[in-house]
Amino acid sequence: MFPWFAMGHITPFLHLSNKLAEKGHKVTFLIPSNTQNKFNHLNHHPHLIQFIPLAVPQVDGLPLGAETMSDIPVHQAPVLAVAFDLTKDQVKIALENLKPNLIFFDFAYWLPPLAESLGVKCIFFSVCSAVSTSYILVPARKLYKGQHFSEHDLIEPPKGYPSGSSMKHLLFEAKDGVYFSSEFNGGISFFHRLTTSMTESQALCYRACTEMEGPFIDYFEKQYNKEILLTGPILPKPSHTPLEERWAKWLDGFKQESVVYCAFGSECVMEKDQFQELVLGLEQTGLPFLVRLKPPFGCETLEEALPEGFEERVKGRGVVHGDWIQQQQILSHASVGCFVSHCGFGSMWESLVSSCQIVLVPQAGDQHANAKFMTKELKVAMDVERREEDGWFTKESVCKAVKLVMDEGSEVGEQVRANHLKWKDFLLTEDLETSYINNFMIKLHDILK
Ligand SMILES: O=c1ccn([C@@H]2O[C@H](COP(=O)(O)OP(=O)(O)O[C@H]3OC[C@@H](O)[C@H](O)[C@H]3O)[C@@H](O)[C@H]2O)c(=O)[nH]1
Repeated sequence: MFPWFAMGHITPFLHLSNKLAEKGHKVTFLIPSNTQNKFNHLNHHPHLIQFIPLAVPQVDGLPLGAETMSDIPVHQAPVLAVAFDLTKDQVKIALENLKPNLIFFDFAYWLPPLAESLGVKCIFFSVCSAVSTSYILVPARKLYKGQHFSEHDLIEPPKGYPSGSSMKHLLFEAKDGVYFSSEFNGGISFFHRLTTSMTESQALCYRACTEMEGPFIDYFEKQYNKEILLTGPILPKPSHTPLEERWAKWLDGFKQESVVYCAFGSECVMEKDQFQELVLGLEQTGLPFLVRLKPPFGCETLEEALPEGFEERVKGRGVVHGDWIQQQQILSHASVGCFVSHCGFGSMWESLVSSCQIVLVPQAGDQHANAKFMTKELKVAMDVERREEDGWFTKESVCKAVKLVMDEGSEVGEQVRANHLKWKDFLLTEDLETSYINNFMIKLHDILK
């Protein structure tokens, strides 16, 4: 396993490793050396899953000790990518020693030729949905072909995309979508990496179910002319680690399903004014809330970012926290009734299998397509009204969306709750996962034949 150095990538690769290990396979996981500690608890089969530490090279502009995207602001991603690419020699040595049957990877666009020279097959494992990758990475193949690619390629869905106008992007969403197509400092863009990795791998692998994303998977398979293997939902087992006492105690103090939990993943850093609208919107709901967000741009600490008088006003019912929090345990706490999310792919699955009402405020890239899929296609979530040109949202629109799903007797709230429950029950159906994983294993064996 060789994922991009980001929590949202390492986590699903490790979930997949656990599933492979459950079937008795040996997995070696290449991971930045100090980051390994953050993942030991998610390694459910340490006798079969071995971490190999990679030293992240020091490069200009990368803060000392930074190893993953959660250690740096998102605009420094290209610098981390330089360090990531410089691990190539370490990866090569590891592969020569290990001689694995297969490599699962995503951002290392240079891996397919290296693997081929060592006689190893490589599979691109997507940490994004089929819905979003087909919306973005079908048109983004222009980059692989050396053609110009811009936001105009993302406003309308690509030709043949299986869903019509409901997935159409607003201008700000399309702009966000192409952010990662920029060639920073003359380096290869993120989309160019992905389209190259996908085009040059043996097969593509998605954490997806045909029942949910079938038409999008078929579409992508045809467009890339690559076999797509599905792992199914690969839901992590409920963690044995209890929720940290301070959060458990705090949450225990509120009524069942009354607390709003708001978190935008491991990478997002917001603009200060939007951060303030968000927390003020939560304050306005009158509900208890727990926010997990990094300090916004231009602020060293959360305290200096909070609106004036905010802490005093929400004392006892509202907390804003800047450090890592056990999201899965929080979402399964009985007092938590609503999840305000950015709809990163990991959070999307976690919200689907939770009992929370879902409110979406996508922030970047694939999150816009994920959010539309959840609100317009599956109809399991509520979106927050935004301004078309720049995506600006107000505290009133945050408050309105939360209240629509949380207010007793709200018709919309009942509709999304019912649809959500249907999908949750489906995803948790006994044997669904086993049957997907068994099929997945058969296909992996076929690839090796
Ligand atoms: O404090 C935290 C923050 C995050 N997390 C966990 O970290 C993971 C974050 O993954 P997400 O996919 O939701 O979000 P990220 O923003 O980190 O992901 C990134 O890769 C996946 C893409 O879909 C996202 O667009 C991209 O931003 C989740 O599993 C979440 O439970 C915590 O457990 N605690």
